[in-house]
Amino acid sequence: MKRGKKARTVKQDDDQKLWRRSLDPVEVWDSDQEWEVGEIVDVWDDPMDPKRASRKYKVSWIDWQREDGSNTTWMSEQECQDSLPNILKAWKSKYSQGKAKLPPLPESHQTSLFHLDLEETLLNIHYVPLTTPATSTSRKRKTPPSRVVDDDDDELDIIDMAAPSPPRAATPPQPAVRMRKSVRAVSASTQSSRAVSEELPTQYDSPSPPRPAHPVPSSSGSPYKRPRIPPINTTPARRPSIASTSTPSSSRTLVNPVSAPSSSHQGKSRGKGQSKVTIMNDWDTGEASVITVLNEVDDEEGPPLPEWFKYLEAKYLRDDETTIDSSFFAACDGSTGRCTNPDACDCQSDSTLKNDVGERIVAYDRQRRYTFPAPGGALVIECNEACECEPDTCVNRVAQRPRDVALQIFKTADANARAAQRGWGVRVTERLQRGQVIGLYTGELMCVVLCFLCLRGDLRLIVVACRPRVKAHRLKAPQKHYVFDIDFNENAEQDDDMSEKWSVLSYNCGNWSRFLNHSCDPNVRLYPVLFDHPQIPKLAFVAAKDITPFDELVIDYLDAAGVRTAALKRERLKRPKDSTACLCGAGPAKCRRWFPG
Ligand SMILES: C[S@@+](CC[C@H](N)C(=O)[O-])C[C@H]1O[C@@H](n2cnc3c(N)ncnc32)[C@H](O)[C@@H]1O
Repeated sequence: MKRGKKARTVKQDDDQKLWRRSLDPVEVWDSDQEWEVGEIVDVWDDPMDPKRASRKYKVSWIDWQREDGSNTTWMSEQECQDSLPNILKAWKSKYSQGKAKLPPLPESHQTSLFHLDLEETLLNIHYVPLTTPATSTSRKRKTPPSRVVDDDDDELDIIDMAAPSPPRAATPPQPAVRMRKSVRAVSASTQSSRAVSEELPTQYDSPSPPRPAHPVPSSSGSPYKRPRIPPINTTPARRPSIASTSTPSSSRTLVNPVSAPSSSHQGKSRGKGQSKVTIMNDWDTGEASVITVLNEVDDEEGPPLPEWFKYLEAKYLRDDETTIDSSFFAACDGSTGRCTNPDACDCQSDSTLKNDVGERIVAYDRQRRYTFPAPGGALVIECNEACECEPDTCVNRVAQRPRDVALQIFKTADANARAAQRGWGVRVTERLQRGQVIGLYTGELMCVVLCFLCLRGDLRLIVVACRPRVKAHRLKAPQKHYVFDIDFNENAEQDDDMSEKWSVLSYNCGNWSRFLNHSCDPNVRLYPVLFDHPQIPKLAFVAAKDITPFDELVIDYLDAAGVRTAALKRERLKRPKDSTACLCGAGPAKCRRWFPG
């Protein structure tokens, strides 16, 4: 077996990081105008700064507010000393001397590292940057009633919005604001997303970075005035409330270019010609084919996704590995035609794929169709970056190619009203042949060693925690509905050491495949395939039969749960406690009436 020739370092793709700091929004102020200070409503200390030298105070303003109704900014201790010494003194005597306690954190915001229950919330840790002032922002007091803007106006003012927000009367000059695009989903608000945006800190709610003291405000009018150069607000990472969802943002709407024949839909319909197909522009599919969204059933604009959802076309989110040395890959020398012969292609030397008569075979035919070499879903080992074969022509590189099947995410509706509970699903808009590889399952890899700094008071602890499959299996709804195991060992679920196995969670990040529904009579199968990592396989979806346009793509969730053989499925016929009633409509002869999860 030949190894990769040169040691190669693959840097972790920045895109894999779920959280990325956005550009700071900038507020521009009329330097001559002054506003009256209300009170100090909050305080924030940098957990990395035990001496509290960088303490910030959140100050409310009486006659000024932003378009989103918020009226607070953050000021440094020095700025408060200079500008509002009495208010600062009063605040300190009230809170710092233990005479009063800051209001308790709302439960939904207790996500700072100080509150983490490792067992239950390990999943969330890497979303929580150490310096996020989660505790302080969540203590934000409710905007006084006079500040609450009415429902129609309650949109953040975001450059790039399709429709400009309506003009407002009787507000001071509004700061010109640049905000990152991702907030659009919140601003294009439904009632629920609005509720979230009120409760959560806005981008302005974050403390400003250390900066020189500002001039003392003028003494005219109220004793406390806004400093002439206002603080520059920065945007710390924040993780929105778990319950919040957003409809697709930054997408392009077309009128009905690829909708299914209307006869295929029953139930509440928008009527012929009114359905809108939306191209998911903000899902970075790279070179892969387009993904559209269509709802011909009701008024839901798009599939519900967590507000922070990150689209990953073909990669796992895994924080543990920054480098993969290609010397770990078995590589072939690419001599012409050798990859078609598993005995000649070094990559495939460990492959166990065999045909019906026991001959070793390549996983794909010359049309790049999967040959279903093993009913148990044996591991496919494709050629990789360290190989010398020609990527465009090698027959053993299929799952790693950009997805060339256009997909549509659509709201399901079946004859049976209950079946509509299946929510959103995925379908093709073109014909697929049996064996055609559709794409890969992506999401967060759930077997990683996390290394993070935990702060308790002045103590800094390095905590190393494993987030094995066993944790994935303990997830509660709604996350638990988006966990797939990627075993390729038929009996893997019987092994004791679950930490060695991988699960992938596609709730927080993932791709179109998170919308694949279950059927006991699936038209899509999964197989594990290695190509970009020496040990951790991807799961590839493949057409298990010929599929006609607008057929829903459905998989058997028991396949995904690592139960592939008929024997094991029979064993599992007894419905487990934590299963879900199946509405696949496959008919009594085929439907098991439940699926895992
Ligand atoms: C991975 S998600 C699939 C996408 C989901 N339909 C959505 O709208 O987000 C799995 C969930 O879809 C629903 N689902 C999928 N297949 C189903 C079926 N055959 N019967 C009932 N519910 C199903 C269940 O709520 C399940 O927990």
